[in-house]
Amino acid sequence: MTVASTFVDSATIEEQLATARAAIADRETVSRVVLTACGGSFANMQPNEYFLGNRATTLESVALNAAEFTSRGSSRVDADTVVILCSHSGTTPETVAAAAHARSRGALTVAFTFDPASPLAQEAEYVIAYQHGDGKSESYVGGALILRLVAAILDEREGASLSPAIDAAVAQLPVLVPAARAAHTEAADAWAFQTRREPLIYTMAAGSNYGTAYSFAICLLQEMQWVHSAAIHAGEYFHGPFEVTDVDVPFIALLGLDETRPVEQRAVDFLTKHTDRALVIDAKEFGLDGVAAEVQGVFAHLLFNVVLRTYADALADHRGHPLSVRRYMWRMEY
Ligand SMILES: O=P(O)(O)OC[C@H]1O[C@](O)(CO)[C@@H](O)[C@@H]1O
Repeated sequence: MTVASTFVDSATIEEQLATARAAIADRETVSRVVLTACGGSFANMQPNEYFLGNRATTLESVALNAAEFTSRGSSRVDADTVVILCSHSGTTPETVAAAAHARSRGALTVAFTFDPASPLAQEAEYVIAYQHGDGKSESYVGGALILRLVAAILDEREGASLSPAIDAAVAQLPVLVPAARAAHTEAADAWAFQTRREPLIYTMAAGSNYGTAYSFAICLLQEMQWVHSAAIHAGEYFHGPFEVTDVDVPFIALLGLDETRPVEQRAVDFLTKHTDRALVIDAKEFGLDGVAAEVQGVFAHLLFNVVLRTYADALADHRGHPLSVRRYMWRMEY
C-alpha cells in the first residue's frame, strides 16, 4: 500500500535533531534515559535500550511501555532524566500522557512523531518530526533518527565517539533498504504462499533485534493479520518455548550482528533440526560491509524492519487481508 504524505524536509529535521542534542548536552546533570512508547513505536525503542545498556558505563537506561512508565511513577524520573518518546501518529493517549508525566517531574522530553502538530508534539519540549510514506528518505525515518540521537547522547555523556559511524550508516539507508527489500521479495512471496493458512507463527530473536521480532508478532501478525503469534527471546527459547517446536510449526528467526548472535545461533541450530517451517533471516546478507563493524549490530534492526515488512506485505496479499484492516483499533473506545 502506498501512503500519500507531506512531511518535514530533511534540513528541518537536522535542525530539530541538533536542537534536541544541544538541549541534552546543556543539561549537565543528566544521568538516565527513559525510552517510552506503545506498540510498533515501543519496538523501535528496544534496540536503543540495548545500545545504551551495552555502551554506557554510567548512564542508566530503560525502555518502557508508555502506560507502564506513567503508572510506575518512579521517583527516579526527574530533572536528571531525558525521556525519549515516540508515537507515529502523535495521538496515542498513553504516550501523550507519558510526556505530560515526564514534564511534570522536570525531565527533559524529546518526542519523535510523524506529525509535528500532534498532541505528543505539543506536549514534549523538543520534537523531531520524521518522514514516512511516498517520497520519504530512508535516512529520515523514525528508527534511524532515534538511533542517531541515542548515539549522540552516548558521545556527549560517555565520550563514545559513535555518532560518526551511526550517521554514516544511516546515510547509506537509501541504498541498503531497496537492496534488502529486493533481495527478499521472491522468498517472501514463496513463504507467504506456503504460510497463508497458518493460524500461528512465532518470531524469535535476541539483543537489539528482539524489538523487531516483537513488533512483527504483535503489530504485523496479531494486529494486522489476526494471526496468533508470540515473540520468543532466543535465550529463553530453551527455557520453555522449545517444547512447542515441531515439524509443522512456523517460526521466523532472526540472526543479527550484535553480541547476542551466538544466543540466536544456538536457538536457530536447534530449531532448524526440529522443524521444516523455520524461516531464518540473517543480517550477514544485508550487505553491511560499508558500515563500521562496531555499529553493525545495533544498526541491523533497521534492515530487519524493512525485510520483515516485505514478508508481511506478501502474507497480507496471499491471505487477502490488507494490513490496514482492524476490528477494534481506532474503531471504538478502549
Ligand atoms: O503511537 P503510534 O506510533 O501512533 O502507534 C499507534 C498504533 O500503531 C501501532 O504501532 C501499529 O499499528 C500499534 O501498535 C499502536 O497501537
